[in-house]
Amino acid sequence: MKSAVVVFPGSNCDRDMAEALRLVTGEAPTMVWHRESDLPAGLDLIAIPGGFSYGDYLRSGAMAAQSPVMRAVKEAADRGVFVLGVCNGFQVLTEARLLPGALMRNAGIAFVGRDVAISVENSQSAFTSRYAAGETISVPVAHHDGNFQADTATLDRLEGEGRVAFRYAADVNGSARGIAGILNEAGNVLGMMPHPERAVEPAHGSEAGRRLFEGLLEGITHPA
Ligand SMILES: NC(=O)CC[C@H](N)C(=O)O
Repeated sequence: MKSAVVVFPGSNCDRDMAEALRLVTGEAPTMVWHRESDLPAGLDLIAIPGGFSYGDYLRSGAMAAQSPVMRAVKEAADRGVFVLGVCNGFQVLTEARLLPGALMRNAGIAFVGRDVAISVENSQSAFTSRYAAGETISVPVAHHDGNFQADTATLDRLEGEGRVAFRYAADVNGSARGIAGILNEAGNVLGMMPHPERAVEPAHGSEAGRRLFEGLLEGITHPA
């Protein structure tokens, strides 16, 4: 599987993401600096990692969404390339309008950093095919702007189209309907606040995130 990890000034989970991809796919991803306007040819997956791009100034992800590389990411997504945005990556994808809604300040104002239980709401996507629908998994979160909000029509549409991929088992940050991760209409773009790349080996305490990368690898090698 050919993958790339986009790096912004302030990204701090880019290495974790690269390591998870290398571990699961056996191939190291290409690290792509955000000022590039082109991505490597033939990519299967683009990962937008967590962190504090541009120091979270203005709004989390708002400045990164304007980086030259994001135009290439959008073009690739339109062609069906898989795009995974985790935490700050999810914030960047909403700011770039590849995903609907917005990630607001956590309802409790404080930064939340701990393992949380999330349920897999849709196991039909390539990202979630290795999970059972309704399964609860443990994955860490680390954010202050994880409070997913959208208007009622958008939330209803996300639910109705099976685009809520993950939901918090108990409230973590005030997110509307407990939404922890969503898919785009075509199902090839996933944004999620919990960090699957931090749950891929025994030392992490949970290996639940590993199956997300395994599902992608399988989906790419054996497309449905
Ligand atoms: N770990 C992260 O990606 C942090 C995301 C974001 N900057 C926040 O704190 O909300």
